[in-house]
Amino acid sequence: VGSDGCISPEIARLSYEEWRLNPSELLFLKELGRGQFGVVYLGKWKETIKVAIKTINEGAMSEDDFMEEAKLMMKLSHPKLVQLYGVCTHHKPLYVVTEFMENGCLLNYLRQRRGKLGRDVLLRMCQDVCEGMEYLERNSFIHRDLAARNCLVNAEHIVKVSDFGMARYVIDDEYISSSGAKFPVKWSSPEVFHFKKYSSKSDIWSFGVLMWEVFTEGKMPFETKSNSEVVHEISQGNRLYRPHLASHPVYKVMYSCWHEKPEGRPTFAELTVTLTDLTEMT
Ligand SMILES: CN(C)c1ccc2c(c1)CCN(c1cccc(-c3cc(Nc4ccc(C(=O)N5CCOCC5)cn4)c(=O)n(C)c3)c1CO)C2=O
Repeated sequence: VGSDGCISPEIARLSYEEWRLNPSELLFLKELGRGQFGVVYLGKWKETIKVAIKTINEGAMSEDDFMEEAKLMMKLSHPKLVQLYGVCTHHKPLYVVTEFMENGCLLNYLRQRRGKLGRDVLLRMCQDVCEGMEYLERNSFIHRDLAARNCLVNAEHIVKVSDFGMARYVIDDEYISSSGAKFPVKWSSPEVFHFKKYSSKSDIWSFGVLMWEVFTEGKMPFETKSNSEVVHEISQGNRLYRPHLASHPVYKVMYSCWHEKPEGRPTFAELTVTLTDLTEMT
């Protein structure tokens, strides 16, 4: 931890010298929205680089646990992951500074562009997310809340995985408890909604639901059903229907992510190959 109370990462891709995060070098420009921890702002670092600044409300995050993990998270660097640049613990509230993604979250992006995105674009978005997730899988890092709402889109319309692993630091029973209104039941595998048994194979289940979100251009999964009805449906072996924009080979891929048993599901490494083959085919 530097003298100014900030842990500064090596920004391998941005520059070759250390990227020191000094709160006085951060400029707040405008509010981007509100997340589980508090308000997120668009900012500038040293008047040049656009960044996103997450302000962490008191009592919203297990900050000490997060600070411990942040050192590792800063080492995670991949073109399809939203890069964590640094954390400022100098004062309250805590600031978490990340790469800025001009086009906001994937879910709103899909809904705003309904009817305007070709199937090839939809498939490429799934590939982007899959590549980011394959990197996390390779590093034995579990996302725990993969969904279109937790992916972001940059100015070049590239999709990146965001807020990976952050679910572990949320202080909010509605989000933590599997019977809570905010628990992502519709994106959770059976071993997660029954036993909270998270793994890269439970991330695979969520990825299948994310593919469904992409190919329905942002529909809510099991739109007419409550969380407890969904638990029953899935336990009966029922699954999400084939989206109209999804070809049968594409539907087969997302469906394979919903195998009841984790070992019956593919890995992200396998999925990236399958999705690439599909691109060459269509
Ligand atoms: C525990 N888990 C899973 C969490 C915890 C916190 C958060 C999330 C999940 C996900 C939501 N979230 C959150 C909240 C608020 C902002 C961001 C958020 C929004 C960004 N970008 C933009 C860009 C534009 C717009 C915008 O206004 N528009 C409208 C016009 O058309 C273009 C888009 C919005 N956001 C961005 O770059 N980052 C890094 C984070 C984020 C993502 O970070 C969180 O802060």
